[in-house]
Amino acid sequence: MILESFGLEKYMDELTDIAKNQLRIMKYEKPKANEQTIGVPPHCDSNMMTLLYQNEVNGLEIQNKDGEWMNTKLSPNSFIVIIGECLCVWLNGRLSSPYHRVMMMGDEDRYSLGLFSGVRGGYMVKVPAELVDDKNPLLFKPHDHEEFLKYFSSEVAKGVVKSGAVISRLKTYCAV
Ligand SMILES: O=C(O)CCC(=O)C(=O)O
Ligand SMILES: [Fe+2]
Repeated sequence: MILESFGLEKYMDELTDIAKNQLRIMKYEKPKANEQTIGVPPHCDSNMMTLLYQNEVNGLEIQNKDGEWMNTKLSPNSFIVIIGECLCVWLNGRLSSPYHRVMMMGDEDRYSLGLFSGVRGGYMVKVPAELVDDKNPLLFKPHDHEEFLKYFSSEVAKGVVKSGAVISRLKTYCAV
């Protein structure tokens, strides 16, 4: 759907071939006292796209452009789609990757199922020529996403940056 909306259907096979998917089940325990606890600290997903499904316990919050946190209240059989930073880069910034977090409240554990879709190592993530013109200059240099992830975790390990605390670290890494 996203590719279609930008007239980029011809890249479907390429993006499917280089996809590296990880399915993860996450459990968030209910807070011990009657207070809010952090399930996942604020972050942008660094991959291409994340598909989330949850049991009927809400908790995912998305930050809007004014910096306010908005709850997501999902109907029982819906999925949530999160654009990752890598897709934002590939689309030359046409879609942005939302800053989000999980906050726990209430007296029920939360489970979520996440399909994290990224790209295989060695693949150069490169903005398609169709998305670059006079009005839309190239914003990002081609980069190997796995190299970026290695670089980023080494910076985290060295204590230069905190994991999850930096918005748009990928944009900083490969901005033109
Ligand atoms: O469990 C959720 O709803 C979101 C988890 C999440 O944002 C992540 O693992 O990146
Ligand atoms: Fe996330």
